[in-house]
Amino acid sequence: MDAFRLLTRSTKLKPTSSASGSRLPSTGKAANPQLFRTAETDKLESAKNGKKRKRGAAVQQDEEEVPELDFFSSNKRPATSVTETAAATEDDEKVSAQDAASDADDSMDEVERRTILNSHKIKVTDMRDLEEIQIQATSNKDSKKKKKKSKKEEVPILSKKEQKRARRLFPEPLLNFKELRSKYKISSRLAENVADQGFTVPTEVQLGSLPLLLGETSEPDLLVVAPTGSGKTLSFLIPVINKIVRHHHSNPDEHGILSLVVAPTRELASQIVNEGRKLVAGTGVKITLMRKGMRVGDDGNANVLDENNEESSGSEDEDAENKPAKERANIPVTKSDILVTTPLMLVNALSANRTTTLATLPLVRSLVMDEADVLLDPLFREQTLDIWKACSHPDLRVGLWSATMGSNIEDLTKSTIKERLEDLGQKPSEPHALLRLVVGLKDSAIPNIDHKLVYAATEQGKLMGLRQLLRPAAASASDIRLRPPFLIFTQTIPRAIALHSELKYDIPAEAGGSSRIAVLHSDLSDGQRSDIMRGFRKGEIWILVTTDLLARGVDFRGINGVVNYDIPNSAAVYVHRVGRTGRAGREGGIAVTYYTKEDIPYVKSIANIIDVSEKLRGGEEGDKSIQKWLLDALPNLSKNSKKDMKRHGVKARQAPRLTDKNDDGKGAHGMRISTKSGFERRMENNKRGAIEASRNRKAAAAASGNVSDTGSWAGLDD
Ligand SMILES: Nc1ncnc2c1ncn2[C@@H]1O[C@H](COP(=O)(O)OP(=O)(O)OP(=O)(O)O)[C@@H](O)[C@H]1O
Repeated sequence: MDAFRLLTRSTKLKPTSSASGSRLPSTGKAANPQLFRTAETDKLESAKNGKKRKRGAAVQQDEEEVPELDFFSSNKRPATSVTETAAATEDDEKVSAQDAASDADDSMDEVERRTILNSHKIKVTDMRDLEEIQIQATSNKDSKKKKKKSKKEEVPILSKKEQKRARRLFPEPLLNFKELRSKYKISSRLAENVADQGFTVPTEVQLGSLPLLLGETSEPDLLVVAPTGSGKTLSFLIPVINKIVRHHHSNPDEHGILSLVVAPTRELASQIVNEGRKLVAGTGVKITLMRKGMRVGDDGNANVLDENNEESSGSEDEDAENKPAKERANIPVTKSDILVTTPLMLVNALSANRTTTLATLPLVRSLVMDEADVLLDPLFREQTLDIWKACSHPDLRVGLWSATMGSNIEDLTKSTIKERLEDLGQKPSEPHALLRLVVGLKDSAIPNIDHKLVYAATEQGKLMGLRQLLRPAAASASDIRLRPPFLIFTQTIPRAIALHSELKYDIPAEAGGSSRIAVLHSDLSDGQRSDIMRGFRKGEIWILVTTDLLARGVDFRGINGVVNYDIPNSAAVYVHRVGRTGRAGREGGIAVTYYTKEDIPYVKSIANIIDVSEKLRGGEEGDKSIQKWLLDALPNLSKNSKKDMKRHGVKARQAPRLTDKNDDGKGAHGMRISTKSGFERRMENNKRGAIEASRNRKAAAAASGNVSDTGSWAGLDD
């Protein structure tokens, strides 16, 4: 059923140049998920790939006698037993010498590496103190020359330009997913699972980060800033899982949480677990979502809970939360290799709801912070740092991932890495670097979506604008064609609820009526939240009104757009909200942002983001949606006002205080979301439904099967 067709039936729409005629995110995946590339590198990469394929063909012949090396065969053989998993691990050890030699020949020279990395806009920087880098570089040189020099040798003083150059790295990029196995020797079962996802080309962040995390040099701590929807989840999960497979092989008796993935919301954590489950199948690695009442810390005498049966262990854990401390001590500790959690849930578990000092997680070797900038923002900072410090293994490696990252986060990361080691009083078994990988322009929105910044003057103006988007009633109504499914963001929970109840009768009964639109926010129960997420993914819900709860990380692959009903609190939030569309290189997504008179002081940072994103996209000056005069005219915001806006949003739209007895939950006077009373609209809606139904009956009698099916939308692919 084409939702837009139904909603705009009997409306003559003027043709537009926008997405209506072209491909939409909901119509399927993009042929190439990469956002930045040039014809020159395409040639270079395919030449390299071609060379590999030829060599690969020769290897293939030998492989007929060694079938276990046919990692990417589509006839996947499920490893069901522990012995089979162990056998798969052993197979991983048997990578032929010929294969290795072939890869050595294929390594690129620095010019090729530079060309490929630059054209994909990938920049890798060593973040350590310059002195540390220089000492390492000198000692590397010395060991090459086999000369002995005193350690205290003076390091040269460099100009700023030279310092930048000294920090810049050009590691080998990953050209295709097959290299994960042939070159980086990842577990064969993991390689199969990656292949089964059907991805053909690595995205920029995968191309840049996987070799760094899987390569032969010591695994670095890594800060990654890469666009929304660019596949960061796969980039951090593959190395984490591979490291655990290796660990199981070398330390078969050590059981416990080896990796932690921290994410700011339950929705994102649960999505990461789902992605992880596809990758760990048959590898012997277990990935679990943290639940209330789970025991995870090291308090000396813990049993181990086998979580093979997620469902049953889930209910046990729910019960466990309510048990007294004595009984809780007998609850077995979770047996999982990878634990995915929100910060608060883990901190509560490690401190028995803050009644004891924080327990440690002594086995954790990898700590991944997804949406790291928000995890280290004041809201979550204390909890995140507590978790970081609870990971007491000296060989811990951290990965911080996000589409936006302020320089304060980089500084905090550097100082925490140092402090943690000082507190531990131990050194890692081998020295390693702290690297930063940036894809594209730091803190910018993806270039493959259309941004519409719309002045609506007043709150009523926004509501009218949104209704026209939903059901354009006249040819001149709007030049924006936004097809469901889409998300609508508001500033607060009461406003999301109010907007939802305002819009719920706007969907005609024959299109499913109010069941097509839902509201999701953190005041709902976990069960309600999961049901709504499922309904939206399945295509039963077309429009989801929400708060910034869904602004980050959540991957509804094919949504066609995002509406910022209320302007976001910061430029970073804008980047994340609009990044819910246009994922994995999909074209045709639209981001509509309404602003009113009250918002004018806050719009410039958003206009700047749009301007940069359009520049990244290229194209004619005339195609730009943000004209220079507008940018010049919009006022700049002071640092303090920016801070204030980030914390509270537009003041007039703040959630009412409990003491405010006169407030009806729809916001301050003048900012309320309403045009007519709900009763009035319900009556109107019933009448309209009756008229349309009768018209339809007449039309159906005259001619049958006249609704075209082209461009139909059957839910989001999961
Ligand atoms: N190489 C690839 N080719 C095609 N699709 C891919 C590839 N890698 C990942 N994807 C898909 O891209 C989508 C976005 O991935 P993911 O959620 O990891 O993005 P992200 O970078 O974490 O985004 P965000 O910053 O919004 O959290 C997912 O649906 C994922 O399956």
